[in-house]
Amino acid sequence: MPQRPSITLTSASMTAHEKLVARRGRRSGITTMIAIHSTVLGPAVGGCRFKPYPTLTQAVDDVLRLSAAMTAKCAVAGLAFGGGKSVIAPEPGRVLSPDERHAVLLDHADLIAEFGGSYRAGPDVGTGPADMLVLREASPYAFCTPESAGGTGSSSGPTAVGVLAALRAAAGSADMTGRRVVISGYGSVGAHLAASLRAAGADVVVSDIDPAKRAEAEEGGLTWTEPEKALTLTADVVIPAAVGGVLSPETVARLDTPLVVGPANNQLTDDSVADDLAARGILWIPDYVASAGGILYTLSREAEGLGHEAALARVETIEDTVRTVLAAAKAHATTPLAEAAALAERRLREGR
Ligand SMILES: NC(=O)c1ccc[n+]([C@@H]2O[C@H](COP(=O)([O-])OP(=O)(O)OC[C@H]3O[C@@H](n4cnc5c(N)ncnc54)[C@H](O)[C@@H]3O)[C@@H](O)[C@H]2O)c1
Repeated sequence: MPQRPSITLTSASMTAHEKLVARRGRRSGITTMIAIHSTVLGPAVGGCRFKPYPTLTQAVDDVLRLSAAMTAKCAVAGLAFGGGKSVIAPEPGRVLSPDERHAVLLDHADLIAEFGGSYRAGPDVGTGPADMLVLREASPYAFCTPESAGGTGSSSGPTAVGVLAALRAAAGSADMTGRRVVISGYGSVGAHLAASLRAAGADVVVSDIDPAKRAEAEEGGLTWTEPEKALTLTADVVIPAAVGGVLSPETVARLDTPLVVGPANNQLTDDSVADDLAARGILWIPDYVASAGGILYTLSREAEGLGHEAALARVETIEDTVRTVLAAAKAHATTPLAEAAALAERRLREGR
């Protein structure tokens, strides 16, 4: 297949990002892209998202938004890494054979290799540790390979540990006895959270667009609700653990909870929704603060060489970070989002 020229945008043509490269793969014919938002604090890291988008413009929008969030996530977490993201975007409706999937992953690995280490990929929606091993066939810059291959495997457990640390700080207590928690998205992080919160005595309600997950949830003693109801139920805590963009002016108006904290990336449709949440007296912990457990754990182990316990202890520092952000928001009469952004900017300034 003839190779299409890649499209490269650099900071000269973009206001906030350092670089965006999109290319149609020479083996697969599928477009993959990498956005680097910032390398001020160190090499850019971010997940490799593998999903069809209705248009390539939407894929580009996603990779730009997600890479910017990674800069904030790493900066607030105190990591010496910057923000990046990659997207593999097969045409909608195209079903890939295992060989085609392998081919597009290698195409993407070629692109990663061209960044010479200034971008490093991990798993994200649609990819997992086994895919990271395929990326390693053509580039050393992939993390979270399976434990059997010497990597740290899935980061969803540490991500859940970080969300629970954020929840403790936000709720002001570790005691979840009798509290009603609604988790929207019963995937890998959602399932970890549900099990831990149920073990801690919470009344846990879960939902997922995949109805096949209902039996497993109910067997585990969880209550099931339909996805469209999850964000409207009366609850002590709502945990967005599915997709981004779930908090809009409309959905916030229907929330019936004092606290929203969860792992889903880019939960707000727009930053101004943080003000809508505050106006309704709902405490929202910025997603890039609460969801940093996975990247903190993985990079502590794979890049800094820490052991399991030391890396997990680092994940637990998210509790202190949330306390700091909330104290600043109270002192300055601002939102947690404004204070988290200020913290990220401060770290970037110092790093620069
Ligand atoms: N896994 C990690 O370490 C990690 C780290 C940081 C952030 N995140 C983010 O956290 C979220 C969950 O991650 P995950 O690894 O559990 O993903 P996952 O793919 O394992 O689970 C997501 C679940 O959400 C369900 N879902 C999709 N749309 C839904 C909807 N509209 N309503 C209800 N359920 C819906 C899916 O069916 C799936 O079961 C994602 O947004 C991810 O980007 C994950």
